Amino acid sequence: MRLGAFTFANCGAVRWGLGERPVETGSPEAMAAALLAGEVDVAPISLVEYLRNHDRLLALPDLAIGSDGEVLSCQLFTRGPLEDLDGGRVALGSTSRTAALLATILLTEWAGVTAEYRVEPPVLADMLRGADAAVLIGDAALVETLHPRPGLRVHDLGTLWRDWTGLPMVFAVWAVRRSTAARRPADVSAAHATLLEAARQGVRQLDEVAESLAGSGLFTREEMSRYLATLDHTLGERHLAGIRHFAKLAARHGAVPEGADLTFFGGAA
Ligand SMILES: C=C(O[C@@H]1C=C(C(=O)O)C=C[C@H]1O)C(=O)O
Repeated sequence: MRLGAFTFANCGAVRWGLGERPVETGSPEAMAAALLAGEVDVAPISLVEYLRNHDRLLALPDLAIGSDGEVLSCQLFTRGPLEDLDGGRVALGSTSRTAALLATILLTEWAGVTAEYRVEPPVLADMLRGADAAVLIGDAALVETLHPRPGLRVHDLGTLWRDWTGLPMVFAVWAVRRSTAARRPADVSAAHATLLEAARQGVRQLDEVAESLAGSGLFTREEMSRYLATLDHTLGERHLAGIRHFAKLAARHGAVPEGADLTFFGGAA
């Protein structure tokens, strides 16, 4: 099985736990394309991309990239209160599908804001040059959240979602193509077990993972420890309720097919 992962720190615990095992890494956009094209077999995929392609994919049980409240790396940056965005422009970072849509839904349905949305390269300073707000994910969002620019308000999308719905937010799931699962169920089962154990090990050794990620120079070890402890790698009943609620809202916005849902890989039996 060819495994994929995101280059972001949000896959740091799993990648640490995988040790020397080779893993193809890329941005969420690149990983979704690679998974759908058959260039990797098991990989994380943005929830929105999963829902759009749900008839071709199966989700792996018990593993996800999400948060129950604050996430720190899926953020909406504004200059003022959310209500001020009415009639304004929002730049959506091109690496994101789920956080971008979540921000759009929250602004429209929760804050009652009508804005114009544009997809742009994920560089905050450039995005804010031509817009009143910006949505950013991953390490770039984490840097801008831990060291906020003067004059900017940082709205955590995980927190907003929990305040609104009371539910955790799942930003990405791990998936396999249905065709691969049908042909090689035992291999998919083994890869699933490996990933679950890798996540468990990474979470158990959070300080070591933080230390290794801090080696890149972008973050301190303390910042990485805080981030990794904030992320939720699990996929339980409340997460599923969050996914289903989000899928309904997304379908209402025409962003994913009506009735799109998670179907789980059932093992090698
Ligand atoms: C928690 C995160 O979850 C992610 C959010 C994604 C999205 O918005 O489409 C896609 C993959 C994940 O990386 C993050 O990027 O920080």
